[in-house]
Amino acid sequence: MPEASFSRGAQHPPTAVPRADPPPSPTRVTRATAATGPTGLLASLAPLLTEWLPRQRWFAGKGRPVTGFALVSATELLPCATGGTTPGLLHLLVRAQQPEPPGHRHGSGCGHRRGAAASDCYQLLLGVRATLPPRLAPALIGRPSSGPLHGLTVYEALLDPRLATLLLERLRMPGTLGPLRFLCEPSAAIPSGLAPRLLTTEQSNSSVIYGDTFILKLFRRVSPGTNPDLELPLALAHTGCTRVPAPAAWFEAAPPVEGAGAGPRTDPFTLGVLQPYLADSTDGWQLALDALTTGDDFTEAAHALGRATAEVHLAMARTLPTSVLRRPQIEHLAAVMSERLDSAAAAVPALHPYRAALHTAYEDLAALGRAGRTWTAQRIHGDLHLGQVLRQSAGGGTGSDGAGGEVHWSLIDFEGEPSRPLDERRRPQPPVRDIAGMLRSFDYAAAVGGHDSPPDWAGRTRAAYCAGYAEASGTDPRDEPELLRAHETDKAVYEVVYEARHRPEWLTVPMSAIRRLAAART
Ligand SMILES: Nc1ncnc2c1ncn2[C@@H]1O[C@H](COP(=O)(O)OP(=O)(O)O)[C@@H](O)[C@H]1O
Ligand SMILES: O=P(O)(O)O[C@H]1O[C@H](CO)[C@@H](O[C@H]2O[C@H](CO)[C@@H](O)[C@H](O)[C@H]2O)[C@H](O)[C@H]1O
Repeated sequence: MPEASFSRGAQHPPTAVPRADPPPSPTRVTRATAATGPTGLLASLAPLLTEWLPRQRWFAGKGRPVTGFALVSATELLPCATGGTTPGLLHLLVRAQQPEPPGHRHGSGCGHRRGAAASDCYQLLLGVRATLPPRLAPALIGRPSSGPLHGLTVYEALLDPRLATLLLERLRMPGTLGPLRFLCEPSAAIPSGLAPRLLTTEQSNSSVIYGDTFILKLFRRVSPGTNPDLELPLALAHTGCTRVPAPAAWFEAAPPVEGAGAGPRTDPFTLGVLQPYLADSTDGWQLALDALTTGDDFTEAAHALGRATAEVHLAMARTLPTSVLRRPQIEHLAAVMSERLDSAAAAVPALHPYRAALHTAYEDLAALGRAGRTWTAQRIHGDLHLGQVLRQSAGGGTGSDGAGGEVHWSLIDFEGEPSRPLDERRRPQPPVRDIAGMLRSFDYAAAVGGHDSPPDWAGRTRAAYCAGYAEASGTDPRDEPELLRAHETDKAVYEVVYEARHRPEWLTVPMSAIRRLAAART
């Protein structure tokens, strides 16, 4: 497979400020590749990455072998010297080639070509040292037996405080380094010397917390185009919406040259976003599980969360494009959901017995379109669940929301469902999609939290959330039962695939929803 080189001069969002300050410390682009070229570097790393990459939580191609790699870019953020104790830092974008998954629809990978093997593009930050200190042993990737890094130790750089600190320095003093562009908001004040720590909780990407003040999220599977997790919080912050931590700085890579010849795919790849860290917050998932354990009421919190969701939806509808879904679009939406169900059933056979019954949800939706119903579509969160909402509380109680001044819900992680193509995630969609996501999450919490009667807990929480949403937006999602059922079904189908891939022991949670949804007809 040909290796891509980079074009220069890609555009960045208009609000971005690439400052002219010089980058810290001596840096050279692609120094590690200078001796043997990118082929030598990749050939030497490939055996290590073949073994290491599939073990990472954020690796999206689980269950399929990695058959090869192609280098998209290699940038030295710190020189990888052969002697001394100073670590080197290598930024890589690599495509991992794998056989197509069963029932795969072509998406927008990283220069992925139709008919070729599937190839997702991953962002890697590799530390390079002569020897690894014992405290960094868990970060080990391996020791290349040839190529420009021969004899050196390669490891996950984000676990090395020196290297994580260097990344923050880059973001504090933006500019361009080879294909990489570091940018920041004009008003952002990012102090130096904030101690880094890699977040160790389950996540789809990697995040580093700096001094409990900022959090840097590094996207692992990357595609051309602005990531909605930068685009949406930035747009919301600019409208004055306080429900989202505002991006302070971010970085991106210019697209590979081959993208320029392939039509519209000339957008930069968003690689990471730095935003304020809400240190005094707890996520909704933890709060729900705590309430389930103690028997405390969660409906007040759910009501406030419904209001917060509505506020974010209203702000996005005010500031970003909306559209009207008429018969063709509604029929298309129903067809896409049906297709996703068929793909999911091909990948997870447990879905098979429920297919026909689940399809009725999409048929009912399409029938409404044919009968002349219309809905508004707008930009949405895209993967809303209890783990994506953070509650800050002055008193630590369940309290009321912002208006009462005691607690405040914020929404994070606007990336959308990570397995969907970026274009699809950035399209306007009915806001009920987010609501369905949150309702599914109440169902998860009730099941995982061990309630005596999970449907009762989930039902009460659901009612409170929808009521809060209706109060703030004037639209009650329960008034559109067909639209809601279709979206809940689509979400539960997505979750079946997600759990089968990542947490098979949790598969029973969405499967019980599948059984319920298959039995229900509005
Ligand atoms: N601004 C923030 N303040 C506090 N915690 C945060 C913030 N952003 C993210 N987190 C924490 O980091 C976790 C992972 O972040 P998230 O954006 O959901 O990453 P991913 O998409 O990789 O799952 C969240 O569940 C949350 O606990
Ligand atoms: O990690 P992301 O936030 O990008 O989202 C992915 O992982 C989520 C799990 O961490 C997954 O959410 C599912 O499990 C949650 C409980 O852990 C539950 O609250 C959600 O309702 C359920 O969908 C999410 O689907 C996936 O995209």
